[in-house]
Amino acid sequence: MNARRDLAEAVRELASAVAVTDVDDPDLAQAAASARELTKLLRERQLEDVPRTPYDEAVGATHYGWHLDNPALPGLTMVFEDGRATATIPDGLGKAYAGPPGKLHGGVGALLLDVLLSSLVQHHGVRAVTASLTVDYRAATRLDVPLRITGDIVGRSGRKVETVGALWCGEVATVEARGLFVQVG
Ligand SMILES: CCCCCCCCCCCCCCCC(=O)SCCNC(=O)CCNC(=O)[C@H](O)C(C)(C)COP(=O)(O)OP(=O)(O)OC[C@H]1O[C@@H](n2cnc3c(N)ncnc32)[C@H](O)[C@@H]1OP(=O)(O)O
Repeated sequence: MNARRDLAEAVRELASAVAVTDVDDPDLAQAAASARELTKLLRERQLEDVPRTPYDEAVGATHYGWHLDNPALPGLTMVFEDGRATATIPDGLGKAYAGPPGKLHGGVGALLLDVLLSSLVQHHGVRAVTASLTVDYRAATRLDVPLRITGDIVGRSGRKVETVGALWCGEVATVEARGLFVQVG
């Protein structure tokens, strides 16, 4: 793992630790001061935008990584095989992504599905944006357990590409989505 990616992962771990820490106020104050010191160090040199793998690199690729270096988002590595996309999150998502107590926020599930489905469309060489994403929450998604995401293209007409996907917790599809992507440019 490169240094930038390692830092992003460390900050994700930190966010989940902060979200549920129960240490005393002096320790919280010390942690806040340390965090601000780090922010100061990292602001010494800043880029214009978040570094990311260009979408074009998903075209025909076997793997594609999304926002792996951005700690504010759950980075995702996708695998494309036989026209479909899958991704696994081996350690699951931490408590920083909680919605209902102990469970994943629904918007994060929708985000992951949008990322996977849009990347799948791009993988097939179609430059497209999300026009519509319909999400069904079938069961609560647990935190800190392995997750899997799958996606398929189910139709194409003119500029429109229809997709379906699911977020899996074990054998249970906890979130299902239908995404409509419209070709641009
Ligand atoms: C953000 C900009 C970046 C630009 C750089 C591009 C870079 C590409 C690289 C990949 C990028 C990654 C993307 C990641 C995934 C996001 O996060 S994308 C961000 C979220 N999405 C957006 O911001 C999209 C905003 N919406 C739009 O730009 C426009 O509404 C759209 C979707 C391009 C459509 O507008 P349009 O080109 O004028 O097309 P329009 O004629 O209205 O519709 C075409 C067809 O789609 C249907 N349609 C359109 N919208 C809908 C809808 N909501 N429901 C049902 N049908 C619909 C129409 O009925 C029509 O159907 P037909 O009549 O052909 O049968």
